[in-house]
Amino acid sequence: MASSTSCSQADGIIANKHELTPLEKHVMFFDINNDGIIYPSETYQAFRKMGRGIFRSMFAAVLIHFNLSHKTRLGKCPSLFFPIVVENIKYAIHGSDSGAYDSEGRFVQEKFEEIFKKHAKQNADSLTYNEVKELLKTNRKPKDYYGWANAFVDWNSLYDLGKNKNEILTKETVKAVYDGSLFEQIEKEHASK
Ligand code: HEM
Ligand SMILES: [Ca+2]
Repeated sequence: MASSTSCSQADGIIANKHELTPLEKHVMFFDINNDGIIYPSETYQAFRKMGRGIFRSMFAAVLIHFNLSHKTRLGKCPSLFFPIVVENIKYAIHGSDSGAYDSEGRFVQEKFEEIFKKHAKQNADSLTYNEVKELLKTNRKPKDYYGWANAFVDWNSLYDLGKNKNEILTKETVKAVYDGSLFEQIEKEHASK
């Protein structure tokens, strides 16, 4: 017997919800109207607020929603509106990552420290682009091509958005991506220009 909710459009709204996990905070910047569901138009707007161009923002929205929407819809039919359900974002965690989010989307301090212990060779508190590439290579699980591609996008986007004027990624910046505060900082910096 078909479940009456199997194709429902009524996705979870974050109401009466536990405190947001760091991974949920990471994505909430993109939920412009704060209703717990991120639509591609919201991701587009969020990228624009951070100063990205029209084409890049559209490309990012299409890529992210095409890739992640179905993973957060838990048994519901894929939706042509490509919504991402924030409270299910932990199901979008992929392999070949740093492990600094655990499977529930909580922040794992030791794994975060490991990134810098292993890869920050030039300076203990920052990463150069070559060190980011090294990190990606080291984190690769054999044949996990989906994970490799996703980790590549995560870290290259972070480097692109977060690098400072000396073209390096500071530990503070990387920390700030894990709770999403980096996106607000970048928005403010962009607005003040
Ligand atoms: C410019 C925007 C973004 C940047 C720079 C960024 C960057 C990152 C970084 C660096 C990680 C950590 C990966 C690791 O620990 O190896 C991450 C994880 C993640 N991000 Fe983003 N992200 C962005 C936007 C988004 C958006 C819009 C979504 C979805 C709505 C999203 C969903 C995720 C998920 C599900 C993870 C967990 C992946 C994992 O650790 O396996 N991100 N992101
Ligand atoms: Ca929304």
